[in-house]
Amino acid sequence: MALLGCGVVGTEVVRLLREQAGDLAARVGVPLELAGIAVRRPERVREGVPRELLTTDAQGLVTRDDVDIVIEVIGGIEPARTLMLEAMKTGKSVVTANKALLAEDGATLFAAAREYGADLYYEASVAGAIPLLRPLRESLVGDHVHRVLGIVNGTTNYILDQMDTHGAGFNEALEEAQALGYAEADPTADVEGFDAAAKAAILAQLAFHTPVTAADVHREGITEVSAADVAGAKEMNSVVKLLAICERVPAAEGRNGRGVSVRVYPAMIPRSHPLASVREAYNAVFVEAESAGSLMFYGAGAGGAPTASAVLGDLVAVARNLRGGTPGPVEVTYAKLPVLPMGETRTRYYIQLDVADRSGVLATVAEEFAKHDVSIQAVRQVGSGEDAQLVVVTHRAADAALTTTVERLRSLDDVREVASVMRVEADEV
Ligand SMILES: NC(=O)c1ccc[n+]([C@@H]2O[C@H](COP(=O)([O-])OP(=O)(O)OC[C@H]3O[C@@H](n4cnc5c(N)ncnc54)[C@H](O)[C@@H]3O)[C@@H](O)[C@H]2O)c1
Ligand SMILES: N[C@@H](CCO)C(=O)O
Ligand code: NA
Repeated sequence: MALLGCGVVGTEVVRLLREQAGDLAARVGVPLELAGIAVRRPERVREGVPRELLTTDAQGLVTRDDVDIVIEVIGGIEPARTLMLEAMKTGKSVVTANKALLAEDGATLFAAAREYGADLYYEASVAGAIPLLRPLRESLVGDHVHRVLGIVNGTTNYILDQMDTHGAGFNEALEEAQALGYAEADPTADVEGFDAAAKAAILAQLAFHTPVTAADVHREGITEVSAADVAGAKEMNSVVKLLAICERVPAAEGRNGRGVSVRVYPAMIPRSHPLASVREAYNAVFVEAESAGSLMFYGAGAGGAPTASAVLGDLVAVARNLRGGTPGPVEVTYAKLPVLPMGETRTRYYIQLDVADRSGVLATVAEEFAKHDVSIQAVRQVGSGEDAQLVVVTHRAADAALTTTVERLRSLDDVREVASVMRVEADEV
């Protein structure tokens, strides 16, 4: 085996391979031996990592004759893609944790796996330690999945949880998440929702057997989530979470639906919903399938050891396949469903408005909603005079109609400020 990258995840992979060598050999039937570890800075001290295995020649390592499985934990697009393709071309199987690459150009990797008969396993790429891709890829492959909904980014969940429970500031909470090894090398990927969007693309592709890339995913991060949003959610007995949502959009006829909606954004969910109790850097994902019903997957979605657990699970599976001469499953994206634009997705909004406290304001505001065919579920006035606020929660409507309504509200004389806008997901609040 060859290991590419020896950072947070790679170091833990090396530790587990050493500590569990005997058990792993017994489970596979042959010892799992590391032939080399490609690193950028060999001089760096890495506890428990044998120096004699380190090399800066990743290209040379992946094509060595005594390597038949390559573990990629470098991350990013290049050189990870070229190295994995090189490995597969020379008949090696690949285990990777690289969601960014799988979501951007998974098709190239899957095509190479098919062409060269190589295994490509990537359980660690989504929701870290949680077995989620294997259940979708294998256990649920006979079912018809309607929806995948969850919290798939540990860093942002940690930040939102600290803001909710301790009133922590954004930067302070981010620094803690980085120190704990949850954040990506560049935390922009986490806080701007790129990491969750990549995972949503991978999940949607597996769930709906349809090609979905990161560029297809509607993405909003958490950098705009304010203390007012978090407080507003509290008032509603709700909590703000960064959600990844992949769902079939029903059609008048046909089982597959009109297409799929794949999106990532912060949203309010009621505190009574199981996702609301997902704290710190934990992840949780609901899968709703026609025959299986609702399934929930919960656990550690980030961090060196949990991610390494998923990598080792894949490694054992691939090693067993190699021993048995039977390759693992290959992705099939036969369904080719369109990914629908966000504007057509039906969502619900929570809107908090600072308004002039005088008669007729409520009617003017309500009229704007009606004009855009948005039906109001509940409206409440808080405070009076200069401090008057209206809190409006809508029923489901096309997202485009809701955003237009909010823009129109901003321009009304009676509305001093739109203080908070947040989508509402899960059960009715
Ligand atoms: N940390 C987590 O919680 C976590 C969870 C799930 C998946 N992942 C994924 O695992 C992968 C690794 O993440 P990480 O947290 O260990 O990152 P990291 O930045 O700690 O480690 C990556 C290592 O790769 C090295 N590297 C970069 N270019 C290289 C090259 N050309 N050759 C050899 N080494 C090179 C870097 O120097 C670094 O040490 C990423 O794809 C990430 O998205 C991480
Ligand atoms: N940065 C990612 C790592 C796990 O993929 C997270 O915070 O969830
Ligand atoms: Na996983």
